[in-house]
Amino acid sequence: MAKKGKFDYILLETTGLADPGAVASMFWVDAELGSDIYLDGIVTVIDAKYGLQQLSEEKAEGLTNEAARQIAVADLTIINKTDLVTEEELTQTRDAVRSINGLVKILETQRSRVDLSQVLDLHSFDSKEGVNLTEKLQLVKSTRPHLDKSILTATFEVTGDLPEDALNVFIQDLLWEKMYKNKEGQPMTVIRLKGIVSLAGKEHQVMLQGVHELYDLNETPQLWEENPRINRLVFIGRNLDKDILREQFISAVVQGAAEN
Ligand SMILES: Nc1nc2c(ncn2[C@@H]2O[C@H](COP(=O)(O)OP(=O)(O)OP(=O)(O)O)[C@@H](O)[C@H]2O)c(=O)[nH]1
Repeated sequence: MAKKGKFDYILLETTGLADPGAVASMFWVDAELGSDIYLDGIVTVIDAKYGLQQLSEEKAEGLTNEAARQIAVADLTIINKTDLVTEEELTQTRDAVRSINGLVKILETQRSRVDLSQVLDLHSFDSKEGVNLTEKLQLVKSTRPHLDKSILTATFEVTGDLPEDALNVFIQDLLWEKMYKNKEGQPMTVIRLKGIVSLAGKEHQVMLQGVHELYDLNETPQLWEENPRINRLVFIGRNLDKDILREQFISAVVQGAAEN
């Protein structure tokens, strides 16, 4: 690593039971540090034959199914061994993946054969993704719990400018303090967070990224064209209630609390 330019790309394979979020956060460094290494994206491979079974395994109270967690944190999922299942089984697996992570790209393969361009240079964490992300976020829908009953995707749009300080406090209360609770009184736990937000006084769109308790706000090259500006946020995690989250966001962060 000391020798600059020696590696084109590093693929790190974790053990089957790892929480990739923890490993990924180690490589998620500030772009301004000019590090030779940056985090490109998180890929989760799902076994088409056994994936559903793994996702259905009940865990002890308070524990999250690790397969569901690995899907929640992923930017790309590859459903492999599609030759071993029927079209119907494949659809069930695809639906289960989508119900957990409404943002993730899904590839389907045999013998894990993929075009490398679909797996490398994902730019999932940098502001180069800014333009695409806006389009992607517009398409994401909130999901209903499926197999692992607790992990799902919650998304909302809210118009208005956000004071940066208030946004930081909201995110920290959510990610660090676990202050927001669902109707059952369980704390909302965010595994992955993405958004495009309008910070007060900024001409450019700002990208919000989060993995577990780490998050980052980065100005993208993209100027705001929409008027009024629309903040789009996607949260993937446990015990999320979209309506409560949206209400809390509006009252804590949105200037003048202009609702959509
Ligand atoms: N039929 C079929 N077999 C496959 C496919 N991909 C891999 N295999 C076979 O499945 C067997 C186990 O491979 P994998 O599940 O990839 O093994 P692994 O990644 O080491 O398993 P982990 O312990 O989960 O890391 C090997 O014999 C592979 O040749 C596929 O698409 N179709």
